[in-house]
Amino acid sequence: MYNLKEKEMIFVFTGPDGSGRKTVSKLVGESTLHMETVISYTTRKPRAYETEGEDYHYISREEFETAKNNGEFLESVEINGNLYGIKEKDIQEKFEKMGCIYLVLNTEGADILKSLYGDKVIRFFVYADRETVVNRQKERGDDPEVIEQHIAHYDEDMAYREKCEHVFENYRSDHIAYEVTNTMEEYFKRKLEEKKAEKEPL
Ligand SMILES: Nc1nc2c(ncn2[C@@H]2O[C@H](COP(=O)(O)OP(=O)(O)O)[C@@H](O)[C@H]2O)c(=O)[nH]1
Ligand SMILES: Nc1ncnc2c1ncn2[C@@H]1O[C@H](COP(=O)(O)OP(=O)(O)O)[C@@H](O)[C@H]1O
Repeated sequence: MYNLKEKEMIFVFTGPDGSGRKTVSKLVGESTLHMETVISYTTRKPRAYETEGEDYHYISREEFETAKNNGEFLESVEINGNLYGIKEKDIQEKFEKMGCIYLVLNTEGADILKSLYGDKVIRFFVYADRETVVNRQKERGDDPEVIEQHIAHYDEDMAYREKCEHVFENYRSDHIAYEVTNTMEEYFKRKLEEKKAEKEPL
């Protein structure tokens, strides 16, 4: 397992599928705060609106299993017959460039990251009501079967909010972007103050 250094942090966006985790994390993490994410590997087929290397690295089950057996994944999960995982070397490479990264994971993955890294992982739970997430997935162009698979674990996903450090409803993009930005900035400020305190003579 890659050992996170003193100042390194991972913000994990989790919550029900279609709640807007990817959109919000990109808007705040990337566009506003200039952080980066790590692209997951998956055995799922790309959807019409997705791009290799941007949304996922699409690989075969055989390639995934070989990499998994070689211990290349920091974490991996199986969802609806598809494998998903993050490679440890990709995490390590990102931390060579920056102190904080963000990830978008299902609740199981968020839980794994938390148990691996404790306080260095901050979970942001993003949600909207069932009807809204279904409509968003329809608009996004997801197949009805995919939406059905997602919604089957909506309640289970929602229950995970209790375990997360921060919870955000996502109806107005401007509201959630403002709240998530402020929350993240608090963490950066705290880190900066800790750094200053270390340098100050007693
Ligand atoms: N634990 C884990 N979850 C992932 C990873 N990559 C993506 N996910 C999440 O797993 C779920 C994959 O479901 P899918 O229908 O493919 O959703 P989408 O790719 O987010 O549109 C989503 O909730 C993703 O956010 C990963 O590497 N690890
Ligand atoms: N606040 C919002 N209002 C309206 N639509 C939204 C909002 N947030 C996200 N969306 C849209 O909902 C869909 C699902 O968002 P996405 O970020 O892909 O969800 P997730 O990563 O949680 O599956 C996308 O088409 C996105 O543009």
